[in-house]
Amino acid sequence: MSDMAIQDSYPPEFAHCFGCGPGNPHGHHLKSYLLGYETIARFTPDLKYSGGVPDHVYGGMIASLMDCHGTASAAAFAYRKDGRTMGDGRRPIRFVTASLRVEFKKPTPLGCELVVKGQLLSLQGRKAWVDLKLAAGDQVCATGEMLAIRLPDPVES
Ligand SMILES: CCCCCCCC/C=C\CCCCCCCC(=O)SCCNC(=O)CCNC(=O)[C@H](O)C(C)(C)COP(=O)(O)OP(=O)(O)OC[C@H]1O[C@@H](n2cnc3c(N)ncnc32)[C@H](O)[C@@H]1OP(=O)(O)O
Repeated sequence: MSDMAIQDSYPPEFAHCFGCGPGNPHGHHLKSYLLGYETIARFTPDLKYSGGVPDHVYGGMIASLMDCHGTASAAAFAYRKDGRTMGDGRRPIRFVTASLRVEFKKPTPLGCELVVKGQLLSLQGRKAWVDLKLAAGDQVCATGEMLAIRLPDPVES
């Protein structure tokens, strides 16, 4: 596993995301890592992110974790396909979410660590399809599929 979180390679101007931007002082600071052919992030939501009952996570938090982990995963897979290393000093590869489908399979327990994993389904041109799974311990609580779109390179000043 790379020691560097994918989000820690985001340059400061692209580090404002509430879910995963290292530069957002109020955000969740989700950190995703490339681990072989999949990506992984671990996150323990604060107890205030409860759903209808106090011991379950609300769905928006689950979708948010998949949103941020999915785009980071798409970037990591594109770096690998392009034969590049994140943080290589060249213009960063950036993806945003075009669509995200989440299936809530089981209630997600609050108060424990959640593990989100991503796998590349397909990478064609600017489009990356990423398979997502969110688990609490051995229990997969939600699955998802994202279409992430690669943004054009920022204009150099
Ligand atoms: C390993 C190291 C990595 C390092 C990385 C360093 C740098 C990283 C820097 C920063 C990353 C920050 C990441 C944080 C983000 C967290 C997650 C979010 O919350 S993302 C925010 C929510 N998402 C939006 O706000 C998008 C809003 N939408 C748009 O801006 C556009 O619609 C966009 C860019 C997605 C596409 O617009 P177009 O004009 O560029 O391109 P068009 O031609 O429309 O689409 C391209 C292709 O994709 C298909 N497409 C687009 N949207 C689709 C959709 N919803 N469903 C199906 N296909 C879609 C189109 O049909 C087209 O396909 P055809 O090329 O013709 O085959």
